[in-house]
Amino acid sequence: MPVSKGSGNIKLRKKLKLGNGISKDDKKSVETLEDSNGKGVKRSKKAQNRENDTDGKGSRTKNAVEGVVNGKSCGKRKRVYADNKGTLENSVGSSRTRSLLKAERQEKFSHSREYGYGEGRRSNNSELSNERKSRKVKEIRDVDGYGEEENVKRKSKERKTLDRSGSKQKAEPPSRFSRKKNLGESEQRPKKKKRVIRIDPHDTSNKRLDDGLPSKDNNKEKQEDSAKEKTVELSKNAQFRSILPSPSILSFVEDNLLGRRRDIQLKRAGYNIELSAPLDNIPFSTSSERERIEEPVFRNKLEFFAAAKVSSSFPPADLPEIAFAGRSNVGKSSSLNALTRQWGVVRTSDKPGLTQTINFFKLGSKMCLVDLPGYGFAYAKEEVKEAWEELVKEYVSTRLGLKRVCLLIDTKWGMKQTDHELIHIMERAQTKYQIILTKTDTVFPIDVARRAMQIEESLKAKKSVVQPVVMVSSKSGAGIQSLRTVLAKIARADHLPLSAIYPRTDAYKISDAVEGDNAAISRIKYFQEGEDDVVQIDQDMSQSFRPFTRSQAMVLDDVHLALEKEFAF
Ligand SMILES: Nc1nc2c(ncn2[C@@H]2O[C@H](COP(=O)(O)OP(=O)(O)OP(=O)(O)O)[C@@H](O)[C@H]2O)c(=O)[nH]1
Ligand SMILES: [Mg+2]
Repeated sequence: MPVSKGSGNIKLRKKLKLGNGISKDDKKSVETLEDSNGKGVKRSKKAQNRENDTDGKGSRTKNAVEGVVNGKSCGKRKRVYADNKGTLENSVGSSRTRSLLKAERQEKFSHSREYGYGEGRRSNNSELSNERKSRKVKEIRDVDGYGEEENVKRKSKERKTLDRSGSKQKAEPPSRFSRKKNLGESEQRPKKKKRVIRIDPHDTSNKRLDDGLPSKDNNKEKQEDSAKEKTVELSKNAQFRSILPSPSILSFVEDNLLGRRRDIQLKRAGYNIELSAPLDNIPFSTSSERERIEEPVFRNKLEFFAAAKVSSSFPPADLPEIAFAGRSNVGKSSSLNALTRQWGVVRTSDKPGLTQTINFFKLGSKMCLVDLPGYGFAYAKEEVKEAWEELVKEYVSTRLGLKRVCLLIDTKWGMKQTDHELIHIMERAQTKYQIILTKTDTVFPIDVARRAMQIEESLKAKKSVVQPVVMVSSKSGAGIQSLRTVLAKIARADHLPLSAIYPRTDAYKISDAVEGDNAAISRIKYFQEGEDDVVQIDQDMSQSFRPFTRSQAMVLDDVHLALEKEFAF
């Protein structure tokens, strides 16, 4: 049959986009097939796509169309066409069906023209020109390397680069093409600005900020802060390094082998480094551990007898007490073991916050050593730590039998704010305290001397502090013997019966008036004995003289006068 050039066919060709994806042969065959039927066949988009398919599916479609047009059964394919369109129930429709279809098509076109979308757009000239324009724009963009797809890719790439480096400048475009014109445009795009705003530099919850991506200003601030910190740190360090220790401290440090030492040096000096705390031994000695202790009071057995979490559970103050206070992990419990050379009686740990109650240990019937919980950093809840601190403060300011607080300071770190707070409380309560530098084996000998000098200088104006600063190491045993000597004197002074010091009845009365005041007793002792080791006690007393109350001072003055009379000083 001759090929009719009916409008139906032209429309159909347009609909099938024959100019785009189908080969000439295909076009021909389709046209021939259509014409052989003499009627236009309306196709679904799916069918069109199949025809446009270049990987051989087109021929299958052709067969399908053939089958439809010839009225032969093509199995499923025939049905698919029919189903897809929804209007073609059979390949060869009746004239009535055809006219119905035509009417429907016309209605659709008019509807499309009205709203400017769908199939009708192709037949509309203005719509077509619009489409051409948009296509041109698309082409221009493609030429410039700004295809829509590429744009999306570029944006996401830029965003990724921004995320990693944090700076907008570093973001590089993916395209090799020159994009100078478009760069300006893209920077002005509101979308991009929004992204920058989204990265809030003050939002700490934004994890990207933790990676160091904040704005320039923030970086500047950080740099300034770190520079300040460095200068503060440096100046602190420089200050410490500039301390010139006195020759007496330096020679003490050297004589007692304080500070970090090599094993070979200890061996040469005759110490057995196989023993625990080797420097707390008599060189070349073969005697047993406790026999080496020179102060007899520390040869007594160390016995735990009470623990208190609140002040109401403190045991009665029968014995003179020496307490060990300080920050957590400073070495309080270790020093108790080292003093008595009874390892393991007091529990120690490298984890701060092991001692959580006030623990009382008897040293025979002579003395009571008290291990206090540490303050400052510890592995415990805030409220629990606060409770410990309160308990320690209450103990050092109210405990009756307390003769001295050994305030332990780590040689490496020196005194901290919390140490000063406790000092303030003890000063107010007129509690005697002495600074003990611990862990001296962790720093160089010169730094041990520097730290001692630094602390002595800083506490010069304090009234309740007992000088000198004692330097020890529980690990190496250096300085432990010196600490024993200081503490043994306290026990001895407290245990001397008054009758042995001053046998007069009025002296008893006077001492009753200042009951519990060790300084007054020491002063009497000093006047009577005038021995060298008592002078040390008198030195302590001279510092504790001033904070006495007016009535106490008067009593002491009376004692002084009485003694002057008696001994004609
Ligand atoms: N190098 C060195 N380490 C020490 C010294 N004294 C104690 N240590 C160690 O420091 C850690 C803490 O010692 P502790 O005696 O438990 O400290 P603490 O002050 O009682 O600690 P808390 O009970 O938590 O307040 C332990 O691991 C000890 O072995 C020392 O003189 N030198
Ligand atoms: Mg402890």
